[in-house]
Amino acid sequence: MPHYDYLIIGGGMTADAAIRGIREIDTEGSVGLIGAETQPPYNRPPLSKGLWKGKSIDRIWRKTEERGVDLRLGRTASRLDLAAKRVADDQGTSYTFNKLLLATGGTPRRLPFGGDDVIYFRTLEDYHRLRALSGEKRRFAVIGGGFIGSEVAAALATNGKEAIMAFPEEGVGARLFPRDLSLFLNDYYRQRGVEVLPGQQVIDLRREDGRLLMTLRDGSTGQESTIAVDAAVAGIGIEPNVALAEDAGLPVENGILVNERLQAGSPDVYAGGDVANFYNPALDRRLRVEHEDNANTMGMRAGRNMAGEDLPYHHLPFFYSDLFDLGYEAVGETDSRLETVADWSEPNRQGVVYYLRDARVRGVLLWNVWEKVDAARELIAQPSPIEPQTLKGRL
Ligand SMILES: NC(=O)c1ccc[n+]([C@@H]2O[C@H](COP(=O)([O-])OP(=O)(O)OC[C@H]3O[C@@H](n4cnc5c(N)ncnc54)[C@H](O)[C@@H]3O)[C@@H](O)[C@H]2O)c1
Repeated sequence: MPHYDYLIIGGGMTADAAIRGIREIDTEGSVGLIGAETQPPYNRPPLSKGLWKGKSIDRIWRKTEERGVDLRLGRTASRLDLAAKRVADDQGTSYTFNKLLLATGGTPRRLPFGGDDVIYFRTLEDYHRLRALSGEKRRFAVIGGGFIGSEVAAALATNGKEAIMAFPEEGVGARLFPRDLSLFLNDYYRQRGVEVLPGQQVIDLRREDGRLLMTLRDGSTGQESTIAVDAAVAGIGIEPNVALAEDAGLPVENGILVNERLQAGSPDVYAGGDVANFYNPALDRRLRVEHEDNANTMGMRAGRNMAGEDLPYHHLPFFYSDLFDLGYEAVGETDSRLETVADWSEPNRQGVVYYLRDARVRGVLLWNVWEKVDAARELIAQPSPIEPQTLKGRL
């Protein structure tokens, strides 16, 4: 039975970052990685952005194999025995470990119809499938108006495809952006050729005469309509992959609960990335973050802690995106349901949005404003209450 000083479950960005962290401290210890995908770890953000704008696919690889790791790919860890410090995979192999990292990520939510005709866009394989279809087909349904929907619709339109984007909210990215920015984006996408259908529930998708028929229901009028497309891609959120941890008796609540050292209910078991639910002191709340920066920073911290460093993880969430020729960076808690203060120097084209909770700035959106992330972090870390009207011009 293979034994590793460090065993990593998951083959994504968090896993790779953790191995980098381990190797910064321990160059000798044995490291094993069990990953369900058949490829070694790669960067996910280019799949919905850079690769559609000419970035070379050769540049996505993280070269994990160069760090002295036993990669066990195309395998899923199916059982964790905490007392024996042993993991079994779906191909009948068992492994023992000294330290374990659960970096199992998430699985896309699926619609109850459409089957394999819908591409739930998350992996390199999904990218290849959509890319191949975009060479043959013309008209694409894009279901969901969040991160994947907004990026994939822009990628398809930029590549000369018809994208029909349907989602239940009032505007693109409505869970993140204040209402006027979200509505501005509806128009902005339309000007670039995307058919934007806000306020719509997708209630059916079926194949007929070689085409896909998508049925929508208008959220306010209840009226139904059917649109014919050649292919469908969806980003309707993910569910954290907690089954392995839950079956082993580890604490699970919207992800795997970790302490500030990133230990998951057992001193030798850590969790990180999309699957980990952690406490952030500046935000004074627990959260689970599904972005690249969190995978990198949390993975690195978990790896270093597994190798003996033992420091807390207090990093504020950060993410970014490009939407056609617009772009943004976001720090902290950027939920449009919070009180927001928008500071537009040129309405909707450039500006800063502050997100407040309990009289403190909890998040900052930098909309086509650059090099202010550190200042935003400092503002969020300030412990004293802030008057919303003093925020304009602050960054
Ligand atoms: N730039 C980035 O940081 C970036 C880019 C891509 C993906 N991601 C991550 O990937 C993950 C997946 O992204 P996502 O876009 O799937 O999730 P999301 O939560 O960002 O968006 C989900 C969207 O789907 C809509 N939706 C839900 N049910 C629906 C239904 N039945 N019919 C139509 N629409 C429906 C929601 O209302 C919302 O608009 C997220 O965790 C995200 O953070 C991040």
